[in-house]
Amino acid sequence: MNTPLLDVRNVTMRFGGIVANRNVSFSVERGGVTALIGPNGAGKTTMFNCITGFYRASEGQILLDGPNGPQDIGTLITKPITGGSHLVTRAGIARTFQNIRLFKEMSVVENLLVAQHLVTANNLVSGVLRTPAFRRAEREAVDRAYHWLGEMNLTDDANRLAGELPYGRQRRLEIARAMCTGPKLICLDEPAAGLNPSETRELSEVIQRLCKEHGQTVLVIEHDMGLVMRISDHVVVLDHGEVISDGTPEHVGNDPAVIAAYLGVSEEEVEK
Ligand SMILES: Nc1ncnc2c1ncn2[C@@H]1O[C@H](COP(=O)(O)OP(=O)(O)OP(=O)(O)O)[C@@H](O)[C@H]1O
Repeated sequence: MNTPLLDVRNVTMRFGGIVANRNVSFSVERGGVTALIGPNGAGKTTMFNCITGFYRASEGQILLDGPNGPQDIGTLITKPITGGSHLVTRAGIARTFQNIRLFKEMSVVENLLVAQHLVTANNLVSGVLRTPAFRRAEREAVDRAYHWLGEMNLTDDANRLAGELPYGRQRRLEIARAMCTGPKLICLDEPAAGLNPSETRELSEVIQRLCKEHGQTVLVIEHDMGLVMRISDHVVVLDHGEVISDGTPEHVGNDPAVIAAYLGVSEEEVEK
């Protein structure tokens, strides 16, 4: 059997006395969409922040499988809470945010070029001297930017200010920006929040295309159950910081524990 791309093992995250994640284990298989769902306050964002290097988990391991074998995200994070997210990006994880974080005063294509500085192998000297390697890297960055603009149906917006785009396009620009870093895993934090039904439909097509045509692995937090059921291969359900269900969309959709968690009643009441 293939090893998973991401393996979360017994992760606990505490904030003082609050346990936001307790002994969480799940895996993310390559080339598919895994959704992390759960009621408000279930611990989804905290888990995302541990995976993407914003937090260092209090206990447990998060392993990203790369060409040189599994790498522990925890060891990449040099300082708890603040340090290490750039190292996690370099290791192959990119993310988008619940609240869109673009450079709104820059053009769409400039947003994509800025994102690539971390992954293009340049330094100050090669930039000042404009060496052939620097110019080649610059050309490749522009090509990559236009490639992902095309994939996200944004080519016509390349020279508009990012802040002027309608909300649905800004969301797709965030995904394009993440994809420009060539991630092994892209993490989308509530990508459908604030979108209208037609924007949500376009978003789900884009995410499915990422997997089917580019073999991209996607981890998504989402409250829109219609979208989750449509695009996911695998769903992990958190409640009060713990995994209460894990399986196919059909499996979790019919799981009394999940229905009870969403309705705020006991599992026995659901089964009656
Ligand atoms: N930085 C923090 N300091 C203290 N407590 C926190 C912090 N971040 C999250 N928590 C707590 O951890 C628990 C889980 O929060 P989290 O934001 O991860 O849930 P969530 O499932 O993402 O919720 P939502 O769907 O509302 O975004 C909550 O009780 C929250 O108050």
